[in-house]
Amino acid sequence: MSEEDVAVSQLPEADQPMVEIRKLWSVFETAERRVVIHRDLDLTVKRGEILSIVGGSGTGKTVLLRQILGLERPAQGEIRLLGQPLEKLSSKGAASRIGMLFQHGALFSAFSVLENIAFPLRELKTLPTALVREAAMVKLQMVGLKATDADKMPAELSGGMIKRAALARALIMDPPLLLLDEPTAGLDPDSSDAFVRLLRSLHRDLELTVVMVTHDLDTLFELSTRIAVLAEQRVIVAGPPKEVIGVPHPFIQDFFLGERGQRAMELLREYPFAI
Ligand SMILES: Nc1ncnc2c1ncn2[C@@H]1O[C@H](COP(=O)(O)OP(=O)(O)OP(=O)(O)O)[C@@H](O)[C@H]1O
Repeated sequence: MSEEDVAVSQLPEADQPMVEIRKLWSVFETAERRVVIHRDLDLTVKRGEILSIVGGSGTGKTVLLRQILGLERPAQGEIRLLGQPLEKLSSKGAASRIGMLFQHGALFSAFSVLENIAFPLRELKTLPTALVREAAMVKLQMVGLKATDADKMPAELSGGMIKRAALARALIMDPPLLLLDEPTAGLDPDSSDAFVRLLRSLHRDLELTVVMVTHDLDTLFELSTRIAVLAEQRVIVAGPPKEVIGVPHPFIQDFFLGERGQRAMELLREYPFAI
């Protein structure tokens, strides 16, 4: 066990947020200008919740996920994961605590399904090949793929199967935190529903904390326990869906109660989980 693992395990478990983001600034500089994407952004992700981040195009939802994952450093501010400043975690430490499902699945095309799922564990080089393979088979079946899919190549898979394989890979290290970028984008309605059901059961069975970016209202209302709205370079509100859609901000009114509003209200009635 490393020093950082000891430090994490000594912290009081109850009520400790999974992620705390404080006074975060994201700034991109081009030859002509300096663009501030996030300004003094605060966000807390509680343990066990499914927090969805919504916001207009270019408000920095994906950038925020990448910063939580440690792939990008904010210009200023702090991100804590289970009480630890993110920059103090080694890349291996962060990888075992956070799984990420990227928007386009992003499987390695030259690797089989099982090799893709096993990849992060194999890279650690701490377990014998047979154990790595066994762990990957467990995850493959956990996401609803069949043992006979293990040796298939990504090109042979449907969109839903690619998402499932990518999800199995994100879960290979048993992370307590799962980040999802547009998890149902590109799926047909039936595959999307099935994937949402899978995410809900994994969230429950594995006691995961989930942070998700989605534009899809069905996915949003079926899964979210809270919604955080990004606008004006910060989180303008974070709360249960019913509370958030009542906030009189132009983006919120347009996103939830504009043309799609009727559907949003129907969904809230349909999914008591979201209320
Ligand atoms: N590495 C980078 N260099 C310069 N600008 C960047 C970089 N990464 C992101 N941006 C800019 O930051 C802004 C936020 O990007 P991001 O992809 O996070 O938005 P988003 O909220 O996820 O948008 P969408 O809903 O359209 O996917 C965009 O204007 C993007 O062009």
